[in-house]
Amino acid sequence: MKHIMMIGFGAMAQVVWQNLPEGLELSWVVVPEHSITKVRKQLPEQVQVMASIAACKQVPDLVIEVAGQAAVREHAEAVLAKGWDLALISVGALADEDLSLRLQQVAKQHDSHLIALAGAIAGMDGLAAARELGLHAVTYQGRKSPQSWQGSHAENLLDLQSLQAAQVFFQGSAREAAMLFPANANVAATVALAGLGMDDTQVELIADPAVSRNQHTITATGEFGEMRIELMGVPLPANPKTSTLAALSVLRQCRQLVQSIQI
Ligand SMILES: NC(=O)C1=CN([C@@H]2O[C@H](COP(=O)(O)OP(=O)(O)OC[C@H]3O[C@@H](n4cnc5c(N)ncnc54)[C@H](OP(=O)(O)O)[C@@H]3O)[C@@H](O)[C@H]2O)C=CC1
Ligand SMILES: O=C([O-])CC(=O)C(=O)O
Repeated sequence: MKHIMMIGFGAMAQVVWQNLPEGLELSWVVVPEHSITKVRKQLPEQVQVMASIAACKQVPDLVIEVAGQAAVREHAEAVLAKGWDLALISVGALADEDLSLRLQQVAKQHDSHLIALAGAIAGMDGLAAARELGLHAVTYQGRKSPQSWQGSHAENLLDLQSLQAAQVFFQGSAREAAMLFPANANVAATVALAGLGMDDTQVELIADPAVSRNQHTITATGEFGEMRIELMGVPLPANPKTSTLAALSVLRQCRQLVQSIQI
């Protein structure tokens, strides 16, 4: 049996926990102190629910962060400093260059790895491969329903309640997008990491009352040729900002622990 630690226990974590492949067990959950009692009631007794990494006295086979960019800032260094591998879903936290450099340094020092999950998008394998021979341009467009942008900085830029037609409300770099929309634009940072970097990846964000899916479009040109990836993701009912595929990408990473062919 392999043992998983989860940081966060919200909409995505619940899907991951309920679908963990055979041979894997959730053994530790890290949540803010104020949530411990609530989360404790949702999990079997053998799962240790705690507020800090230091409270775990054993060694997880994998730590997965499904909690948000603030949780990466709070816990990632402690995980990597223990020599444990950390799979990140809130990849946008790495738009903070100081944090990103510090985490890479700690991981190197302690022989641990920071795994940036593909999350709600696809094609990161091809994009990262294409980079090897040089990319010319990479763009990411995120289109979601007004409901999926609720509670984000988009509320300050347009009237989501009365929107009648699609509206572009952000154009800029992946770094800006990931920092301004921490619960909606982590994938912009993921595209940037796989491709042209945080400052040279162009991002456009759109609120569209005509869509019910979370739509992601990635284009890239380079020495390899051209690619265009379109994805219409079903939002999680418990959190429409989050696409179901993001939870499934966490499960895929977990499955790598128990299968011989890495795919
Ligand atoms: N890469 C991708 O494709 C995607 C990435 N994401 C990222 O995943 C995150 C989680 O998504 P989702 O599950 O839908 O969000 P939820 O808001 O449903 O759940 C977040 C969970 O994390 C907990 N949490 C918050 N802060 C901390 C912290 N500092 N330490 C430990 N736990 C913490 C919350 O606890 P409490 O209830 O107490 O706040 C809650 O249990 C998003 O915030 C976003 O950053 C989301 C979608 C796609
Ligand atoms: O789930 C999605 O559609 C993407 C998302 O929220 C993010 O990148 O933070």
